[in-house]
Amino acid sequence: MQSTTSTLNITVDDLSVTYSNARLALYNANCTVEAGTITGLVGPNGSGKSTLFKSIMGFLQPSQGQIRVGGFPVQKAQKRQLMAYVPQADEVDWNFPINVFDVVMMGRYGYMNLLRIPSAKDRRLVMESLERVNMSDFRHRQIGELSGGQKKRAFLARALAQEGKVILLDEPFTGVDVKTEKRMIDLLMQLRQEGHTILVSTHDLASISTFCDRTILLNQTILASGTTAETFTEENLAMTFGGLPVSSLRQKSRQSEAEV
Ligand SMILES: Nc1ncnc2c1ncn2[C@@H]1O[C@H](COP(=O)(O)OP(=O)(O)OP(=O)(O)O)[C@@H](O)[C@H]1O
Repeated sequence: MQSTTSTLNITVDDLSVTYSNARLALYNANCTVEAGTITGLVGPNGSGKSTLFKSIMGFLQPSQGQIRVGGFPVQKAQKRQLMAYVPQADEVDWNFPINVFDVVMMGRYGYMNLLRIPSAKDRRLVMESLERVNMSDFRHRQIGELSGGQKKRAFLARALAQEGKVILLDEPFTGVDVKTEKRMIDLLMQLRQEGHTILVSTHDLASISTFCDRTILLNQTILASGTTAETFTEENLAMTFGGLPVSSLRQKSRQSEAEV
C-alpha cells in the first residue's frame, strides 16, 4: 500500500457502471493513472468520462470491479481527503447564493468539525488557492455572476484548498479562452511538480500532447492507455471516435479473407 505522503496512483480494475435506468455507461474498464503524472482522459460525448470521475470520487457505486486511490478503496481515500474534484459546469447550481470565497472554503469542510468554523490556516489556504488561479479580486462575487472561465478557476481553487494529492478535472477548459487555458495548464504542470497526480478530461485534442504525460482513450471501456507518445495516435483516435477497434477490424478482414 502506498503512503499518503508520496505521490498516489489510481487503479481501475474491471469497472462496470450501470445507471438506475439500466444504461450501461462503462464496462470492464481497466487502467492505471500513474502517480505524479498528468493523464489526459479522451473520448467522445457520452463515452463515460464523467462516469469514471464520479466513480473514482465514490459518488457512483460500480456494478462490478473496484477502484483504488493510493492503494485505498475510494471511500477510505475520500475520508483521508486524497482526491479533489473539479466538476463539469452543468453539475453546479449557479443560482445558489454563495460567494467565491465560500465556494473555495468548501474545499476545507473535510478538515472542519460539524460547526464548520474556519481556522486561520483554512482562511490562509483559501486565499493562497484564490491567488494561484488569479481569482483573489473576485472573492466577494456571487458564483452565478462569474464568466465560464472564472467559474472553472473558482472550482480549481476549491480543489487546491482541499489539498488532495489526486486532482480530477472534468473538462476544465470548456468555455475558457486560450490565455486562461494556457495559465491553467501551467498551473497543472506546477501541481505535477509538487507531487500531485492529475487526471483531466478534455475535448481540446490539440493541447493533449503539450502537457499530458499519459493518455487514456475511453469509449464505454478503456480502449488504450499509456504514454501520450504511444497512445495518442491517429489509429487509436480513429478507433475511439470512429467505432470499432482497428485491431478488431483487421481481425474481421482476416476472417473474411479466410472465408473466401
Ligand atoms: N444520471 C444518469 N442517468 C442515466 N444515464 C446517465 C446518467 N449520467 C450519464 N448517463 C449516460 O451514461 C453515459 C456516459 O455518460 P457520461 O456523462 O459519463 O459521458 P461523458 O464522456 O462525460 O460525456 P460528455 O463528453 O458529453 O461530457 C451516456 O450514455 C449518458 O447518457
